[in-house]
Amino acid sequence: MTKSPETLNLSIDISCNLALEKVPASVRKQFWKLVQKLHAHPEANGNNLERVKGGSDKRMRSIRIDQGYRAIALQEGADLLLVHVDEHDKAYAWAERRRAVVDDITQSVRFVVAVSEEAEAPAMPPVKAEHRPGLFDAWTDDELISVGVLADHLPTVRAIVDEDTITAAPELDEVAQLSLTGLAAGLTVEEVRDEIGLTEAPANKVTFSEALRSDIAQRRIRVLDDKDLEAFVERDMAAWRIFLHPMQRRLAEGRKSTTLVRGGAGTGKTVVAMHRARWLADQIRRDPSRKGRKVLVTTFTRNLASDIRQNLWNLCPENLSKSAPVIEVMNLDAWVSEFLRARNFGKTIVFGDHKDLKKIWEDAFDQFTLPDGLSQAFVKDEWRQIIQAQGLEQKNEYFRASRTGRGSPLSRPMRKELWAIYEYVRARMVEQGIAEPDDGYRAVRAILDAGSITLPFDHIVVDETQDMGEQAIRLLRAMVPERENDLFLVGDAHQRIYPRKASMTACGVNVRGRRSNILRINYRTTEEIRRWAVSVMTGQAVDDMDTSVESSKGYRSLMHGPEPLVAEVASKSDELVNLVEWLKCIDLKTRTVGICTYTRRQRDEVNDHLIAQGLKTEILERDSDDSSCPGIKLLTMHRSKGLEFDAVCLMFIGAQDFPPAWIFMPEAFPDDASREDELQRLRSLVHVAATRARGTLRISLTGQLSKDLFT
Ligand SMILES: Nc1ncnc2c1ncn2[C@@H]1O[C@H](COP(=O)(O)OP(=O)(O)OP(=O)(O)O)[C@@H](O)[C@H]1O
Repeated sequence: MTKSPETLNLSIDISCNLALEKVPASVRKQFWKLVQKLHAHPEANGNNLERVKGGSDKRMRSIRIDQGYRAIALQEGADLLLVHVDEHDKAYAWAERRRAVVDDITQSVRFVVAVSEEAEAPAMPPVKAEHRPGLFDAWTDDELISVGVLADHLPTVRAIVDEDTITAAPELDEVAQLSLTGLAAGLTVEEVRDEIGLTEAPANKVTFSEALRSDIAQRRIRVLDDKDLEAFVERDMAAWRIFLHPMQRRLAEGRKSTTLVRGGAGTGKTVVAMHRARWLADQIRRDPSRKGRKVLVTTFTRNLASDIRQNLWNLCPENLSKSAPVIEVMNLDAWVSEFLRARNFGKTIVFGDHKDLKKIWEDAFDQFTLPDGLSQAFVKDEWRQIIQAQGLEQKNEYFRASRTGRGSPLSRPMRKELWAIYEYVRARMVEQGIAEPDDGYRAVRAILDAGSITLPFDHIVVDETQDMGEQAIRLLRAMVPERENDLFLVGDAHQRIYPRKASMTACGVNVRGRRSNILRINYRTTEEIRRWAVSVMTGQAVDDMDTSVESSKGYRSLMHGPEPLVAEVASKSDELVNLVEWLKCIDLKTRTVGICTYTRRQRDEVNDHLIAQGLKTEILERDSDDSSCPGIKLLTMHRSKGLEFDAVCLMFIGAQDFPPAWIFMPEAFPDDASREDELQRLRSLVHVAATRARGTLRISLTGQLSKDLFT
C-alpha cells in the first residue's frame, strides 16, 4: 500500500466515466462518495491507494469501491487521475496492461497498451503486404506526428492498408484513431488538428501535471473540484455532461457571432446546444446588471423540447429554477401560441389536418375551377410551400415570388387564378378565427417589429434547425437583436423529415463565411450502422441549410459492431414471427430496444403481436414517455427523432409497405418533383430511425427493398 499525500489533486479521465456507465448505479454512487472522501481527507483511514503489482506502469493504483469493484487511478506526486472502474479481476487486468505517456505534441496524457500485450496478440500484421500501398503513404512522418500519432507507433501506422484496420490496432489510442480515420476520410491535416483541438503549434516539453491541465487534455480529463463532486454524488452523470470534445467545446463556449453548427446524426449537436445554453446562462448569472435576462432553448417538436428540458435540468439545475429560470425551454409553436394568447391575438393556431381547415379547402375546390393541368394537391402544396412559407400577402408579391424547386412552372395568368383561391381561403380563415403556424410566426414578428415589446431573451439556441421553415427562422432572427452571441443554431439537413426548408441567408440570418462549424464524429452509433444509414441517402443532393450543398466528408464513428441485419422474409406474418425470435436473443432487462414503423397502425399491430406472445412492451407517443429504461419500446419513425436505443428494428420496410402505395397515386402529387421531395423525406426518415441505434440495427422486410427509395 502507498500512503496518500496530505493533499490530492483529483482528476478523472473520460474512459473512467464511460466505464462508470457500465457498472450498477449503486457502485457508481459508492464510487463518487469514495472520491469525495478522498478529495476531502486524502490521509484518512481506508483511503489508501493500492499499488497495482506486476503492471508495466508503477504509478497505477487500485482503490476499493466495495467487495466486488475496484477503481484504477494513476498517481504522480499529488496528482491522482482516475482512469477506470470494473469488477476486481477485470480492473486489475486493465491496469496491468497499460502505461501512461506524456505526449508533448498533443500536450496530454495518453494511455497506451503495453508492449507485452501487443506481442501476445498482434491484431494486425506488423509488416505491410508488399503489393498493397499503405493507406498513409501520402503523409510524411512529421505530418502523422503532428496529428497525434506517437512516434513509437509510426511502423504500425505505415503497415495499415485499409480504413477498417485503423480501429483494430490495439496500440493506437483514441486520439490517433480519430486523426487517422479523419485523414483516411479525406480531411486535411489542418482539419484533423482542428477537430482534435490542436490549433496551435506544440509548445515545449510538458510535465504530467501540466498535461493533465492542458487544453487538449480537457477533452478527456476533468480536474475535479468540490462543486463537481457534490453534483456527481447527487446526480447520476453521463459522460457528455462532463466532457466535451475539443470541437464541441470550441463551439459551446466563448463569444461568437451568429452561429450555425452542422453535423451528422449522433455527433453531439444537442449536447453542444445544451452546453452552449449553459455557458450563456452562466454569463447572465454572473452579471448582476443582466438580472431577468434569459436564454431561450427551442426546437420544432414538443417531444424534443421536453427531452432537452430534462437533460438541461441534470446538466445545470441552477439555470432552470422555478422561481427565476435563466434558461427557458419551449418548442417554437408552443412559445408562439403562448405569446399570441397573452396579447389577445384572437385566432386559434391550427395545423394542416385540422377539420376546419379541411372544410375551407373543400369549399374552395367546390367553388373554383382549377387552372388547366393543376391538381388540388398542387394548389394546396403551392399555398404551403410558397404563399405561407414566404409570407406572401399581396397578389403582386406572388407574381414576383421565386418558385425554385417547385417543379411545374406557372404563367402569370395561372398565378392570377390561383391567387383568387388563396384570397378566398385566407378570408374564410379570418372569418373562422383560425390561423396556421406560419401566420402565427408572422403575427409575432409584426408585433415585435412595432417595437413596443422587449422580449427577455438575450440569446436563442435552436436544435433541429433543419425542420424550421422560412417564417420560423425569420421570427427567430427578429426575437433577438443582431449582435454577439445572439443566435446559435444546430441541425442536419440529412434529417429533414418535414416539408419545410429555409436558407439562413435568405431569412436574414448571416452565417456566411464561417463554414467550419461542422461536427463529424459520431458518438452514438457504430461505424457499420452509420454507413448503412448514410447509404440510404446516397446520390441525393442535400443542402447545408444555407446557400450551398452539404458534404458528408469526414463523418465517421470509432465504435464498431455487427453489420446491420437486413432480414428479408416472404410475408408480413414471418416478419412478426422473426421479430419475436430476434427479441429473445436480447437481454431486455438491461437493453433498450426501439421498434420503429412508418405508421401508428403498423406500430399498434406489432405491439398487439408482441403482447400476444407474452412480451412486455411500451408505446412511445407523448413527450412524457420515457425511452431510457430497458425493454421494448414501440414508436413511429417520426417519434424516434432525437432518441436513442441499444438496438433498433425497422419494421415493414419492404417495397410492398414502404414507401406507402398512395405516394404513387397520380392525384397525390402535382408533379414528379413534388413526389421526389416526399421520397427524399422518406429516405431521411429511414436515416433518422436507423441512426437511433447504438450497437444493433435490424431492418425487417417482406420481399425486397423498394427501388424507388433505395439505390
Ligand atoms: N462529449 C461527449 N461525451 C460523451 N458522449 C457524448 C458526447 N457528445 C455526444 N455524446 C453522446 O453521443 C450521442 C449523440 O449525442 P446528441 O444526441 O447530442 O447528437 P446529435 O448530433 O444531436 O444527434 P441526432 O442529430 O442524431 O439527434 C449521445 O448519446 C451523447 O450522450
